[in-house]
Amino acid sequence: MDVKKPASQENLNGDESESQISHLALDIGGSLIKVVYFLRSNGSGGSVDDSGKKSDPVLEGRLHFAKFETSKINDCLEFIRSKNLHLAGGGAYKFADLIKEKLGVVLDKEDEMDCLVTGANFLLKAVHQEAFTYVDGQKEFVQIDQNDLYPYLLVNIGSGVSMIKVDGDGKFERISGTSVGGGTFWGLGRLLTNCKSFDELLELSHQGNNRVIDMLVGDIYGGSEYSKIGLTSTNIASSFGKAISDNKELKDYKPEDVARSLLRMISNNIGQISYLNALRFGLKRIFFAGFFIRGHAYTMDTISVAVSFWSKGDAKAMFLRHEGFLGALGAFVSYENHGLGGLKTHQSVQQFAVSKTYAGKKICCLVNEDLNDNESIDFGVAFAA
Ligand SMILES: Nc1ncnc2c1ncn2[C@@H]1O[C@H](COP(=O)(O)OP(=O)(O)O)[C@@H](O)[C@H]1O
Ligand SMILES: CC(C)(COP(=O)(O)O)[C@@H](O)C(=O)NCCC(=O)O
Repeated sequence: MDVKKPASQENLNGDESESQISHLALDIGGSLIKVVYFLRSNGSGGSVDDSGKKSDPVLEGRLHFAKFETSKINDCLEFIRSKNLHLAGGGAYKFADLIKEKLGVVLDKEDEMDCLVTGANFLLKAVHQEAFTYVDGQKEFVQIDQNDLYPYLLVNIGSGVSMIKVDGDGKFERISGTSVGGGTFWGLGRLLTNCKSFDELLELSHQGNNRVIDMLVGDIYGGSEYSKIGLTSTNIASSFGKAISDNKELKDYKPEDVARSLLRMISNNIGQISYLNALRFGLKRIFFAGFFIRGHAYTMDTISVAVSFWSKGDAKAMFLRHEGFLGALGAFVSYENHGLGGLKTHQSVQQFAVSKTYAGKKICCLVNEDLNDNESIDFGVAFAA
């Protein structure tokens, strides 16, 4: 099982007897299965206001997140069964038969693109400090003005890449995509470096030097830049280009250098295509999501530099803290039958740090600033039941 134990799971273990499982959503992707589930806190579900009048019931609790490799779906199902999550509901489709056989539940299907957009809008509107830029190694949170969010470009880098122009809640168009995405990095990287896990490949790329394999502008022009066309000597002229002339075999290159070149090539390419699509539709904001990013500094840096380079500094890449869970969250939020209608503010949720209106409903989030590796989202939600 690839999933790291999220902090929220630690809570779960500790509080299980005090919590009740209310809702579950799954996003079964080409590479990873994402699981979002909501645990009600003990005693939530009804309340009495100051005047002693019974107010609308409120579900208070915590959203928990976990992910598993899709190839290890049985681990995921075992996790769901062990936590009794299957008694709660659904929101994904693939492997429906297997899930029915193993857990005895029938899933409801939600559209993937719908869910991605719903998840992104939810995070951008309801969660404090969700989006950030990454420039020169510095993460800077972006204040999102809910009244000035649209239009934006959502680039979801999963196994493949989808580029979606978002114009509002439920208003979007998938304007482009590329098959050169996270699956390409992991698949090619595995073949070229013999890494056994994605994290190992990412870690390798961290230590490598892409200049050993990439052909730089300076390599072509005797160390000089080509300023007339805007290229410095250190710009990559051709990814992996040095490998054609080095007379070397794969084994002669360090796996870390190969991993670095690969990560750079793919991130750069996605950054470039994204900006060109944003330009095509006059979109000023580009949000990058998907588990390819993994909050990895070098990946974010490369995408940021690509966007900045191609836009001549006009546009900035933005990243989402909860990058890989958009689809699952969207399924969770949009699932019609789970009774999230009429979210209201409630005295007992005044402890929550952020209280926002999402889709006309009040939602209160307590964001744990101490996110560990983006493996879990740890915030409390108050729903009117
Ligand atoms: N533990 C992991 N195992 C496999 N791939 C991972 C892992 N962590 C991050 N990734 C990257 O994330 C990509 C999948 O991202 P994700 O947003 O979950 O898309 P999908 O819905 O296609 O599974 C993989 O192709 C890989 O590049
Ligand atoms: C088919 C997909 C939407 C599936 O989503 P994923 O599981 O990769 O997150 C995605 O892989 C994609 O957009 N691929 C690029 C296809 C293309 O536009 O060429």
